Amino acid sequence: MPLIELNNITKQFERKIALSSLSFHVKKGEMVALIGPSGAGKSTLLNTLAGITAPNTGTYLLDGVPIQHYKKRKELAKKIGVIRQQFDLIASLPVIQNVLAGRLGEWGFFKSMLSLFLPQDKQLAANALNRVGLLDKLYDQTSKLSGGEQQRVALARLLVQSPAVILADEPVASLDPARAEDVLAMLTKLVKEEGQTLVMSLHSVEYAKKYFSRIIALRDGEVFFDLPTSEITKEHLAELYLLKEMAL
Ligand SMILES: Nc1ncnc2c1ncn2[C@@H]1O[C@H](COP(=O)(O)OP(=O)(O)OP(=O)(O)O)[C@@H](O)[C@H]1O
Repeated sequence: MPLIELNNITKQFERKIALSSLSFHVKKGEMVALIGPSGAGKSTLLNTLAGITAPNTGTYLLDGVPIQHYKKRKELAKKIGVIRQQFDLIASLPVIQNVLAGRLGEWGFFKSMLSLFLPQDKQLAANALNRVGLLDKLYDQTSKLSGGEQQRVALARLLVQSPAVILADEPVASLDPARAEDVLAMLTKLVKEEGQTLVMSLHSVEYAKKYFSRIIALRDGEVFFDLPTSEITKEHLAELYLLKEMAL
């Protein structure tokens, strides 16, 4: 059974059709990059996958269950984790607290805060930070860390949340190339180690090809191609981006 099953998803904003009868499946463990020209519908699709945007028509099964059936936040948090461009850390809190916020969905806010003092939770945070190379920063104030270190804290938080599917909308768009590679390499390594599933939109086709085994290209809210990375040719990419420009 696919982990993600989208069938004939359509999303319309006023007169703009952002997603048009979109269908695809994603199996557990797949690493999928979403590419396509600006306005193709990548963010709308990721928001739909996250359960933030409700489609007008079509069905979306997450682990065999319609997304709208996940009523409790903690149920959804076990299935879906979202990485945002700003990484959403609370700068004034110690690193350990930001990492354990990954448990929020499961424990509730107050329990999460109180639980900070339990040794097993400290261990959980320490293990996650160790895996991203930041064990020595457990009690540092998050704002004192470098930008790259803060992104690693966000990855440690995701390790603690441990969702089945990770969604990311252009997570490295604002980073310099060295840092973007650092985040992508670490994230894709962790995802593989955990047997998780990753769906990420990227402007950079180069990164998509380097780190992802499957690429779904969107254009005008439709799937333009959906191929294993090894089968994608220069012609596919030229057509994907050029047709849009010629139509203008
Ligand atoms: N809330 C909204 N209200 C109206 N139109 C919207 C809304 N969100 C998206 N759209 C429109 O839907 C289309 C798809 O937008 P979307 O942001 O999903 O594209 P994208 O592929 O992520 O683009 P980019 O690469 O520029 O981020 C665009 O034409 C956009 O203007």
